[in-house]
Amino acid sequence: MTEPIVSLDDVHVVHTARTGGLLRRDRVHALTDATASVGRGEVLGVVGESGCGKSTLARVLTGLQRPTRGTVRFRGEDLWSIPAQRRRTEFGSAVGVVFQDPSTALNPRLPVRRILRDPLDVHNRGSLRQREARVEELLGLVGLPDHVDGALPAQLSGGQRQRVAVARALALEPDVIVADEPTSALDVSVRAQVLNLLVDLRARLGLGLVFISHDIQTVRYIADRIAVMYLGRIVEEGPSALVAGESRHPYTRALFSATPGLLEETEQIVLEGRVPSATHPPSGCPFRTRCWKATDACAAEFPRAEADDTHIWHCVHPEIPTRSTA
Ligand SMILES: Nc1ncnc2c1ncn2[C@@H]1O[C@H](COP(=O)(O)OP(=O)(O)OP(=O)(O)O)[C@@H](O)[C@H]1O
Repeated sequence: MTEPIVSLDDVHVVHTARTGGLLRRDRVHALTDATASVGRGEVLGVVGESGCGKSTLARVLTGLQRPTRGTVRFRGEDLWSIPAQRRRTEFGSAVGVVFQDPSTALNPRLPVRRILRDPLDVHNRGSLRQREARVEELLGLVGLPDHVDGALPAQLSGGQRQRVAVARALALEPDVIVADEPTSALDVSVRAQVLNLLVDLRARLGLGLVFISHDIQTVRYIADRIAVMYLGRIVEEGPSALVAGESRHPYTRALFSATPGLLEETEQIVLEGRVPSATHPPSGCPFRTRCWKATDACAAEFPRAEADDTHIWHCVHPEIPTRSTA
């Protein structure tokens, strides 16, 4: 494993939300006890159903969300103890972000050239001429022709807009990019192109990548390690081949059971019901209310971590791996 660029130690994010009436405020447990890390050249995939805390994890990893509790480390230093100016310059250039929808993430009034120059201007990188040369270089890196530099985002296709968003994330030569559902707002026909671009950039630039997606197949294809989230918790994490092919948490097994050719038993596990509310999460294991293996023991406390060398899971009744074809 490489030296982590960003890591989370037992991070919690609790929101206060008005859920019923003007005066009633509830605590929403968006992220609980999250521990994860990413270094250069590594791809960490994050999967889980809607509302499981994937975007919150992305916001914490990119410094957009300060945790309620726990520590975010940037090259080993406590991110939120670093003076704001240094945090903006050093962390801000080391970690880039790509959001789901490029139509809302890019300023609609600025031409591509200004969108790409903006981070260089803000961070005072080089002379104007050098910044303009960098814009050209960035367009080349993401496979866009030079002449799009004068276009407004609305004049580009969805795939081109997302390439601009990737180029902007690359502007300051980051070590890591956090991509939150970077292909799900795109036409199916261009998803693979944007995905291949990210894979290619990772290989060419040695980037670390946090790739968040609902698309289990894609995550399995792209990630070295996978973190599986359920109701704000990372319930299993480890090398992709083990998490996908020798899942230990029943939730992980259910998610990957829909992936053809992965498990010996091809029977798909259909999860009943929905993810419970993050305002009132179940006691103990949050998955127990939908788990076919749940017993009273699961309600007592969140299961301790079980692990082998590189693979970690939280379950009282883990799956026994049979055979992996991953
Ligand atoms: N600002 C906020 N205020 C209150 N609750 C929030 C806020 N942001 C997120 N939440 C809640 O935190 C939980 C986790 O949300 P998050 O967006 O991180 O999940 P997600 O896995 O990314 O979902 P999706 O796949 O739908 O984007 C959800 O219950 C969500 O409603």
